[in-house]
Amino acid sequence: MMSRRRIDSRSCPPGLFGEIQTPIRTEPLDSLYDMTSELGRGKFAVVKKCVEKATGKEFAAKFLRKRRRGRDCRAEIVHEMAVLEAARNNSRVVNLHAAFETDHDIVLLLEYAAGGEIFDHCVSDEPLPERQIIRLIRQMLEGIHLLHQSGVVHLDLKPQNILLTSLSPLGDIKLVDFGLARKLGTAGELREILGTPEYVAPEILNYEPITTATDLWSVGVIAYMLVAGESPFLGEDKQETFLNVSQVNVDYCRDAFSQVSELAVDFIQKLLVKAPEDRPSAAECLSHPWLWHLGPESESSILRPPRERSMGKWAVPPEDCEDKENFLDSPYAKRVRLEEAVGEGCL
Ligand SMILES: Nc1ncnc2c1ncn2[C@@H]1O[C@H](COP(=O)(O)OP(=O)(O)OP(=O)(O)O)[C@@H](O)[C@H]1O
Repeated sequence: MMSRRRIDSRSCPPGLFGEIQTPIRTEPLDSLYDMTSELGRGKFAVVKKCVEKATGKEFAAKFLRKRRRGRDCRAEIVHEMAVLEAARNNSRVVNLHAAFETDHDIVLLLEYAAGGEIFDHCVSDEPLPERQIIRLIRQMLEGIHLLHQSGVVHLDLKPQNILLTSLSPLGDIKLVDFGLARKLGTAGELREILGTPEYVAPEILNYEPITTATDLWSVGVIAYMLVAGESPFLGEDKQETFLNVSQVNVDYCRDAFSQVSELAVDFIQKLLVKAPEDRPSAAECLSHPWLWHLGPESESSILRPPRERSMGKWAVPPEDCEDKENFLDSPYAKRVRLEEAVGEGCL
């Protein structure tokens, strides 16, 4: 038996996708999959590794609670599924294999990323070699560029949501967790964009419109963490962290920066700027000289390397210049309700 697949547009908040193709199946999950270890958990979800009995294939089963704080959150879950479906051809995004419904949860059967989170490489005593950092950042940007081109902003990019297909050898990245993702150009008020304080962009703190540039801020934070092994804005408490973000208080003098090309600092500095409109797009980032100065490694790229590259100049492919127009152009509020987020203890 399959459940209703179209969510009534009145129950679908603005900015969310309301239609999915993947059937939500109701047969017992454990008749088809063996659950093994827990891979991770968030506020309203648990992710478990599982094996499909029929094929022996491994998957990650994400159990999303249908009711949260007494509210039916089915529309949000359907939205997360729809974003994954929209990104089906984006090989940097985890694939949605199937979906099931239990009494309390909707369970997404996702492609299993066996290499864990890149977070582990951000806090490790042994930082990744620069060549690997560059390869991972390029892949992240490729994935984000394709998402933005398809009209989606992720809005929750952090090292915990960037997974690896394998650990040794270090595999390719897979973007996960599209719970906060939104479509671009949506009318209406975005009330529930939350984030993790250390990764949140200044425009979110300032109630300014959300754009594709918000994801590029996160790329800057992640690049900093991969190079420096520390979070750039993390303070003693939430307030200090927010202050560091809003003042863009970043220390580029850490020892780790002397171990990598000076181009790395240039790249990160171009992203960690307060005004979203002054940040480069994902396509523009992909032509930054830092990402190419050690050689193209084109076999790991799904996009063409930039046509023009030079060390002293940051070339921009002209066909991608319209990226910056991709604003969430709500005619009215489209502000992030930070008080709500803080009030609910989500930030
Ligand atoms: N496809 C996957 N393969 C392997 N591990 C996964 C996969 N999806 C998620 N995980 C693990 O589970 C964790 C939580 O997943 P996810 O971020 O999707 O859940 P969430 O509840 O939405 O999280 P949050 O509350 O932080 O937004 C991830 O950080 C990751 O460690």
